[in-house]
Amino acid sequence: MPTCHTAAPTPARKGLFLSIEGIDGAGKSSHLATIAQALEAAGHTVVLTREPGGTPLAEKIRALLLHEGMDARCEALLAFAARRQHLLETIVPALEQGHTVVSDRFTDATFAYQGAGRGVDWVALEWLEQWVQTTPAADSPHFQSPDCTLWFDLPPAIAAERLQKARTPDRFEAQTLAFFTNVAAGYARRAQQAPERFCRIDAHQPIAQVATQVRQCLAQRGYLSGPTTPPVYA
Ligand SMILES: Nc1ncnc2c1ncn2[C@@H]1O[C@H](COP(=O)(O)OP(=O)(O)O)[C@@H](O)[C@H]1O
Ligand SMILES: Cc1cn([C@H]2C[C@H](O)[C@@H](COP(=O)(O)OP(=O)(O)O)O2)c(=O)[nH]c1=O
Repeated sequence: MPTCHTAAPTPARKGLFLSIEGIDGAGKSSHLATIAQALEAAGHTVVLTREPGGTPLAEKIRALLLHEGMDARCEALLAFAARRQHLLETIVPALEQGHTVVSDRFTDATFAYQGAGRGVDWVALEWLEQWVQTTPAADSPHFQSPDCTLWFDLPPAIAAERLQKARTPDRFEAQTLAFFTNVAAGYARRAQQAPERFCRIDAHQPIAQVATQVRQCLAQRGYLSGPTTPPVYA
């Protein structure tokens, strides 16, 4: 069974914002299409996006992050720079139109990889999170954060085994088991800090059972009963 709370209070925006998280090899990509299809079948208009990336500029930053060696704080700043552009150009406009945004990774990844993995100060990341994710609005600025995060939790040794069979590693995937153990602990820390937002998926199960958990989580939150947008009366 997934560990998942019922829906959090509806935020002051029209659309629903979901993020998918987990260490490399946890199985996120294998379930993205299923998640989008389940939501669409329930009436959502889904905008599938990813981090780092999601806009032309942020995709250029992604290429730097994945393939160029750099200082850990530089990594964190680039991840947040890409995120700001992603929010302003892609995520917020989609949410304002009432779409459901599904992002393959978001800020939890920066806490997990740059914070817990690379040792960048957690409080500095919390400050950046507030600064970068506050966007202008007609009434007052809004803090933009996912309504729900599906966290694929898998022991790092199993993830490494799966990845070894799957693909040529990028700069992050080539890291040691010790690094991914820290990254996994970073995700656990974020989940502990926001239990109402996180839905933990036990990813150490056959793929069909993982898919069932994902569905249960979406259903438990009420997302498979249709979009959360309130009706508009003339
Ligand atoms: N539940 C599972 N059991 C066994 N292998 C899996 C499972 N889920 C995914 N895989 C395999 O593990 C590898 C990594 O999965 P992927 O979805 O690419 O992970 P991620 O996107 O989290 O890095 C792929 O080869 C995929 O086919
Ligand atoms: C969003 C984000 C990703 N990353 C890393 C995690 C991943 O190793 C990598 C890209 O993620 P991902 O898209 O999951 O890689 P792939 O397409 O190979 O499955 O970027 C960070 O280090 N910090 C961040 O803030």
